[in-house]
Amino acid sequence: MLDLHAAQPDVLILVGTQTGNSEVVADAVAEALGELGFAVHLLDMAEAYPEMLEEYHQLIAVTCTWSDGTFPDNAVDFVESLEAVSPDLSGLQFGVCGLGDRDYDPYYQTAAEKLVGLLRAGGATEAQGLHDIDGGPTEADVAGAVAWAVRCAEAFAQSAS
Ligand SMILES: Cc1cc2nc3c(=O)[nH]c(=O)nc-3n(C[C@H](O)[C@H](O)[C@H](O)COP(=O)(O)O)c2cc1C
Repeated sequence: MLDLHAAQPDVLILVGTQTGNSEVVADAVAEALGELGFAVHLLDMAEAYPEMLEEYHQLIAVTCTWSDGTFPDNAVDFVESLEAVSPDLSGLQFGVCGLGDRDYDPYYQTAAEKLVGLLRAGGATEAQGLHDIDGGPTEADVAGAVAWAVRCAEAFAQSAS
């Protein structure tokens, strides 16, 4: 049983999306973590800034990869400033869920992978490895992402206890 008293209450969920699929996944994840008792802050990456990652201890990022391995339009500025600012992320635990399509190999999930690398480079700890969704997302994909997010939440709680 998840002992949420041990976890920090706030979770930031950032969404990078071009056509809305990542938002569908992020909404489901936000609802599930809210039901677990977390205070969920769901934010479009266009509204995000690097320094806010120093204010949170727990982050879930959901982002697609767009043409030739790039970030979706709403995430580009955030990722560029994350690279430029290099905030101290040593107090942050995170999980990244990537949406992509293997038809776009060799660019499958490259944006999500890059985001994992940037967060790690800042000293953040990965609560769970990259969760990739290939195509879809189907209902099963959304359920899989929710189950992964709950495992992230368990890791958040464990490390805080
Ligand atoms: C024009 C276009 C380019 C895409 N490029 C990539 C890519 O380079 N790598 C990848 O893994 N997926 C790629 N995809 C797949 C998208 O990531 C996938 O459709 C995803 O669900 C879109 O999420 P969104 O609705 O949140 O934008 C591409 C899709 C389209 C339509």
